Amino acid sequence: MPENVLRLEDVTMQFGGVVAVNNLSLEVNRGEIVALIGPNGAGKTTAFNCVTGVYEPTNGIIRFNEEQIVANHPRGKMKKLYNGENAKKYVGSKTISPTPDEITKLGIARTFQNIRLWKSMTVFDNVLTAKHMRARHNVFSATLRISYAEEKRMREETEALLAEQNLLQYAGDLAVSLPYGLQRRLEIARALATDPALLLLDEPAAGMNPQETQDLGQFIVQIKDKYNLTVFMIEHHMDLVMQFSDRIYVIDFGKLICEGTPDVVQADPRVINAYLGVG
Ligand SMILES: Nc1ncnc2c1ncn2[C@@H]1O[C@H](COP(=O)(O)OP(=O)(O)OP(=O)(O)O)[C@@H](O)[C@H]1O
Repeated sequence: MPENVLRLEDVTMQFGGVVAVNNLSLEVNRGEIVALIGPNGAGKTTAFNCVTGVYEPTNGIIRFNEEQIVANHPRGKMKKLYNGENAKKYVGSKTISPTPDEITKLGIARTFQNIRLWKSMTVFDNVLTAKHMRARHNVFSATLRISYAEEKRMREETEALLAEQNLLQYAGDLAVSLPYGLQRRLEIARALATDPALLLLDEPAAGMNPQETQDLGQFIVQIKDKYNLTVFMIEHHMDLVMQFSDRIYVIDFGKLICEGTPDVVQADPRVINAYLGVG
């Protein structure tokens, strides 16, 4: 049996009248690269936001390494507004709504569709601060109480990570001054600095040409092996998705329409109709 790292069960996210994610159930197993694809507005980023504590889902459960980390049911005005499938299934169970920081500490890191670096910090401090976030202290207490030895170790690891990403020469530059491609790489370095078991990549190849996209795919495989990661990614570049994913989930209007290996998904008429198009 594959070891389950991430599992979504009936996850629903409704904003007013819009059901952005609709009873989505899926799983990602240890060591896999799994893609989440679908047309614009299908609900992919919203699903990531539910996993990473940005949104509190209206309904459903999310498990990480088999533990419930998010659990909700329709509450407040959603009690009246949400009447969909499984609306009552979780009523009465405890709600769990972690913050993004808490999710990071559990071992889930992510990058964003629109790069979100700490732009007024240096390249080095972006990675070092991420390391502090995963340490037992928060950023504030870390600066006051972290031991000299621990700080030294973190600084060395930060240097090593930047070297690995060919970013060491920019260590003292402001993150905002890097060209777009390097900012993307820095965002991945910052995610790795939190020592994740699960890495969520939201459109990592956005804005890249075919060669850069191919290089990125190989890079994702390399870091997955080196850091024992499980990778869950949203991507519109089908070359990257089909070549590097072990399995793919396809959603449309928030609902799962197909899942399987790249061969199965490419040939599925529902996926061709909703997203891939003929040919
Ligand atoms: N905070 C919000 N408030 C209201 N509606 C939202 C919010 N966030 C997302 N939505 C809506 O939810 C739906 C899904 O959006 P989402 O960004 O998750 O799609 P996506 O599949 O990631 O799209 P894309 O491929 O274009 O990034 C859209 O209709 C969007 O307008």
